[in-house]
Amino acid sequence: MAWQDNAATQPNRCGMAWQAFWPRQCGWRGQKVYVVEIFFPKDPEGVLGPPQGGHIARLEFRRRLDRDSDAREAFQRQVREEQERRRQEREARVIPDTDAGLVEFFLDTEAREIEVEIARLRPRLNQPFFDYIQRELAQIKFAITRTAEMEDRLIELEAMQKVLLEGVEAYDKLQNDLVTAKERLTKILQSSDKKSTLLEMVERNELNMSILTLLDENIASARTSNQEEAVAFMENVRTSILKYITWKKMASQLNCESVIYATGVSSTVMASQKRELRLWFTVAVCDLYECGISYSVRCDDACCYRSCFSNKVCLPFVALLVRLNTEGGGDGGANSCRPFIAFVLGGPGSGKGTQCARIASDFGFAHLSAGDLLRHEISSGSDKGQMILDIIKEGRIVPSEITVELIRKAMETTDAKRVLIDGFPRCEENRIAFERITGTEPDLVIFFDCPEDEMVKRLLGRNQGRVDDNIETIKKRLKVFDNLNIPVVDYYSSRGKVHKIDATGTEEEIFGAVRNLFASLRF
Ligand SMILES: Nc1ncnc2c1ncn2[C@@H]1O[C@H](COP(=O)(O)OP(=O)(O)O)[C@@H](O)[C@H]1O
Ligand SMILES: Nc1ccn([C@H]2C[C@H](O)[C@@H](COP(=O)(O)OP(=O)(O)O)O2)c(=O)n1
Repeated sequence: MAWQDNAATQPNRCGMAWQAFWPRQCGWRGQKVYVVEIFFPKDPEGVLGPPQGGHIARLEFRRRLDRDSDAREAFQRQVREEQERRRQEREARVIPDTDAGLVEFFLDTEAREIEVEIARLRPRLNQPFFDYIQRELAQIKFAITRTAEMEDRLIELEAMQKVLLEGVEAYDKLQNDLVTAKERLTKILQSSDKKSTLLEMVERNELNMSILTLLDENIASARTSNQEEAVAFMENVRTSILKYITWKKMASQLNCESVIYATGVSSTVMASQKRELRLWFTVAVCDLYECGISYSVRCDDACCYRSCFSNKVCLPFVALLVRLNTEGGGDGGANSCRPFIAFVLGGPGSGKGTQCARIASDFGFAHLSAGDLLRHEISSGSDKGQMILDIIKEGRIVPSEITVELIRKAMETTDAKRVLIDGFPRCEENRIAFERITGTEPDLVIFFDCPEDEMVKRLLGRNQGRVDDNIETIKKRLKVFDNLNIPVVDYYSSRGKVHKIDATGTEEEIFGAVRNLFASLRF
């Protein structure tokens, strides 16, 4: 059959597409070559005869190989030997000095070796070399008479030129990708603040599969040399990158304009980078690629999804994203211009006010202290002032309506895009009242964790003339904190919003941790 004969004399078409143009393999030199597309047409009349055998035998052979580990090992040995043989052959080849010699060298190169040789001889495959080929081609094309030999040479040279040009382009692109990926990966791995570096790269759209592939190779090599710590560190980086890439893919599939990036396994709130999505969400346990993610989503109709993210139950979330994106839905504008809200919690004297002042100055937050607002109300001589003073003196909590109203007004009068609400909510009642009155939730909750004796020491040394900084009231405040404030922390923890910060140590040390957290946020 004609097509089968042709097939038998064609170059091997496996591998890169351009190999289809490769005119000859080793030993083909001088043969006439026909580049023919091979199709496998339907053959209803059986013109082509019965199918050729061999499939069953090959399958059986494969099965036997699977069963027989000795045979498998022998096979692998053979493969290794073949690779070694090819390597030696390659090394034994003399690389010519001239362009003319190089042309012959490539014409004699087997198709399966061509990629390796292009990589090896890339510096020689320059413009003068391609000019040289072009000149030879021109000479043949414009010759007054053309012999059969010249015709063959023309086909050979044209095919080789095409292969080399495409091969060089592919190689350069690969090299470029690799160099860039290597530089980016080095930057990530050497960064002292890994999260910020990753986020910067997210912004510049620099995280891609090439980095991931390179990282995988590094992890494998560290694993082989038993560098457990390096493996764990790189695995961690890998998870973050993969998470981002997955989000990005998901966002692009949903035709989202922006990528929503959740950073850190321990749940950081990420407002969507483009506010028009009008979506804020937190990711509590984020392990997207295994589809085990807890999340909460808040939007216009105050719907609050909380679910274990599996392939089955992620649909409402996806649907919500689509709706927000395609219908321009969301919160109808009510929340689209609301500031980023961080609640700052911690026992009395844990250092909330001190750290808030620094966050405000370094990260451009408005600092609203619930205690200060209440004290201001007392000093304003308002109707409620005396009542508030009495409550504070006893270390109790002021009724939520009063405190939330003061906070709401203060929020209204600030045009800051980020707000710290310090010392609030002190109890579940505070929290619920805030949500009800403002119709919103914090994006982030910071909890300063400090031992009692340290808090007492700090409060007694605060020396601001506060009516509640005496040992009697302090004891009561600590009790109230334990009974009423910890449940609020637990509530937000379960929603993946809490960032606990160890509040022992110097002010500077604590702010180091705070700075890291805020630097990793996108507001
Ligand atoms: N890390 C720290 N180490 C020692 N003292 C501190 C530290 N942070 C704050 N302080 C001091 O402790 C007292 C209570 O701090 P403050 O920020 O007012 O606490 P709170 O947030 O509970 O109101 C203040 O006098 C403050 O100067
Ligand atoms: N949400 C709040 C915040 C403070 N208060 C009252 C009760 C607190 O003991 C005082 C002082 O609070 P402030 O936050 O300034 O002081 P501490 O953090 O407890 O040191 O104000 C309240 O009733 N409700």
